[in-house]
Amino acid sequence: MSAIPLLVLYNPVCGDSTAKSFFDEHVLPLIQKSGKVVAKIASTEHPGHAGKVLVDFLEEHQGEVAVVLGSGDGTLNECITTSAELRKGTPPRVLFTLVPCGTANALYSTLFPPTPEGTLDAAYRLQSVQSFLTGSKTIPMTLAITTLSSPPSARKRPQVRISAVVVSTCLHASILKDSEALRKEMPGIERFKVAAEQNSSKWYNSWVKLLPAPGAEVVQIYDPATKSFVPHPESDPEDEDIVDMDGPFVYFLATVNVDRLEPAFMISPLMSRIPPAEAVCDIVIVRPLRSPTVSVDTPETRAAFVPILWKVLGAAYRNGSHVDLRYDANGEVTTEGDGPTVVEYIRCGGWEWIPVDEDEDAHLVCNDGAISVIEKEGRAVCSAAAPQDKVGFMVHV
Ligand SMILES: Nc1ncnc2c1ncn2[C@@H]1O[C@H](COP(=O)(O)OP(=O)(O)OP(=O)(O)O)[C@@H](O)[C@H]1O
Repeated sequence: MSAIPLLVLYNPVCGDSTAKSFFDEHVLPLIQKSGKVVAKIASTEHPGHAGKVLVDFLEEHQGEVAVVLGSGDGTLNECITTSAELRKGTPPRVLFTLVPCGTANALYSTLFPPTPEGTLDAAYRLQSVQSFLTGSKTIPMTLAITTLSSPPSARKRPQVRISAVVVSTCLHASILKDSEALRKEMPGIERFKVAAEQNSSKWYNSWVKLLPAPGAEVVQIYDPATKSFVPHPESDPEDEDIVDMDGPFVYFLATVNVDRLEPAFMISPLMSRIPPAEAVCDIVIVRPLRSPTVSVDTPETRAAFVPILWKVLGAAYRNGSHVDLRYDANGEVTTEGDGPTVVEYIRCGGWEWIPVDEDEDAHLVCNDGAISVIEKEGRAVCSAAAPQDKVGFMVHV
């Protein structure tokens, strides 16, 4: 069998801009020592370039290709999106080896949870490369396909966005939008915290539909009492299996493939604790009106809810423990008792987000860090796409 054509590609400006030196000092010497032949080495020159390099490489070498990619999740997304879009007729099969060089590296840090030596340690960062060189396992990636539709009267084609990590609205989308503006002065993950503070008292108005995954037949919700997924009480496989939800929301974030968005920010921990048997989105939802002491949306109730939101996000940083938080009768957050859960943790096959027209902030959608705006009277529809046998995107683990 002939070797799979190998592309080595890195983004020199992602994260702390050390991808080139890490490749020169560690990745390329390891590959050379292994005897693997590199067909092409490329450094990205501008946003969007990674996808173009990969598509050209796919055109040159028909069939399966291998890519050693030094980047964060954004450049990985560009590779997937551009090659999936440009090769619609014949979807490619790409075997990725990931070298975490970005700011957050959500997919890498899920596949290779951080070690006590830290995420900057060379051995930690070379695990996917080692798997590639020794011919170890690959796993398929689930993709979240989001369709952004205009109102029917606009007669415009929907826009499609592909995600391999996260699709979000509400706080996370607002944070990503604002944190981009802070990238220059704060290259590290602290810019996400600053942007979070700027947006912490916003509530978002939207209607939501949750759709079951085909195998599960119902929308599932996490039950902290049994530490398992149970059928959502409003999802009936015999009758109406779609769950309708209304707002206001403060948090609405769906992930595929990952249990965290940064090495320590484990926002969807059940993705790894209770691995799904099929392509699913895990959705983390916070709706303030679930609190027994919040019944109206006013500037005062919004301000009073900020500490609760911080408790949820703080608990996500502590091993994803936010999924077990409940309200007591006084609206205090606790891990005891049987009060309503603060977070609704959903597992499903897809969802719709239909923002209320007047609520501009509810129109933002984030796909793996890229922000889109839903048109007035439009909606976002997202579904988890199952990896197929002979095509699709795989990762060496
Ligand atoms: N040569 C370049 N100059 C400027 N921008 C680039 C260049 N090459 C790639 N980019 C852009 O850099 C952006 C950031 O890359 P990426 O998302 O991989 O890293 P990150 O944001 O640091 O990490 P993460 O996504 O894990 O938080 C991408 O949006 C990509 O389009």
